[in-house]
Amino acid sequence: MAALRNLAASFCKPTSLLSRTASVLSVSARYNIVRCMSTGKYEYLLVEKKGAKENVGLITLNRPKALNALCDGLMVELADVLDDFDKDEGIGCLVLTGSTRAFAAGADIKEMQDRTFQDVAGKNFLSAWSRLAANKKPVIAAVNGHALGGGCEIAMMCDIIYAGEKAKFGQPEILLGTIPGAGGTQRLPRVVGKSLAMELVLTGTSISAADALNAGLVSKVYPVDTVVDEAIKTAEKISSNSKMIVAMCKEAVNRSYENTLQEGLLFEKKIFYGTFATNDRKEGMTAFTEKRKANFTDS
Ligand SMILES: C=CC(=O)SCCNC(=O)CCNC(=O)[C@H](O)C(C)(C)COP(=O)(O)OP(=O)(O)OC[C@H]1O[C@@H](n2cnc3c(N)ncnc32)[C@H](O)[C@@H]1OP(=O)(O)O
Repeated sequence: MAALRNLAASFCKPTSLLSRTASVLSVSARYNIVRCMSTGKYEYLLVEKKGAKENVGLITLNRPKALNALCDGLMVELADVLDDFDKDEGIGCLVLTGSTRAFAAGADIKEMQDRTFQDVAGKNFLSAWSRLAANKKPVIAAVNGHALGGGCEIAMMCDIIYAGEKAKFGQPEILLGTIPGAGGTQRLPRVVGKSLAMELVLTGTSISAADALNAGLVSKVYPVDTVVDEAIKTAEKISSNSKMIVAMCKEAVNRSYENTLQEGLLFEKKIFYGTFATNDRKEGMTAFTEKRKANFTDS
């Protein structure tokens, strides 16, 4: 029982926060990124709390002149905000969005233009990018406009993708003489299948929101001006559940990408058993039998 309690508790802890922060700080130092951390203001992001209970963290990429190109400074800020929301016990789910014109037009080509192999490999370029995929709390991408290259990749790092009707998804790196570096050749085929992924990465063309829905890359398509609100509504639903159980459930689904079916089923069963070491599992089932709403305490 103690082991199960420890397992359950581990889903609530902001594990490896120190190592993530250290990695992000070292990236900041290497690329001379300066940001005034004490003001809480961001150069490339807008950060708000949304929902009737203010339990949804909304992160808006805000680099409009460059179509939200993902420069080092932006990615470091994003990692910082994710850390902050991770520690905020009032927040249960995040929404990541951009502008109507662009979710993000990819990694910053102008910033990368003069970098050498030694620069990118030696200084571990893209190290801050893995922070989003490792987030414990679920993240919904609300995508309008261009989601290209790294923009498509950070959307795929999120747990759910909602798209506006005019969204475009693609991996055009091949047109720049390079290849995707943050999941375009790895996550994309797992989601849309090898044939479509291969076509996208080898031709550099993009697909519409409707085609992305058809291929399974996005879960819903909405009119352009409602997609963020719809994502917030879903995030509120997720936030109303136990944060501990939500984290366990997210981890179980993510394991399905890494494991064989048998290993995944075993992992799922252990996590399911682990929920029985929590107060929230007891409360959820008790509330059902007492015909009332569950009052989860994230314990
Ligand atoms: C290795 C990983 C990667 O992610 S590589 C990057 C992959 N992404 C791309 O190749 C997309 C590059 N962008 C475009 O193809 C176009 O900008 C567009 C199709 C997304 C939009 O075209 P449109 O004609 O509507 O706008 P502009 O091209 O004039 O762009 C406006 C403004 O934004 C700058 N910009 C756009 N994308 C990037 C980027 N990825 N990195 C840096 N800057 C970008 C563009 O240069 C314009 O700025 P300006 O000051 O006017 O030059």
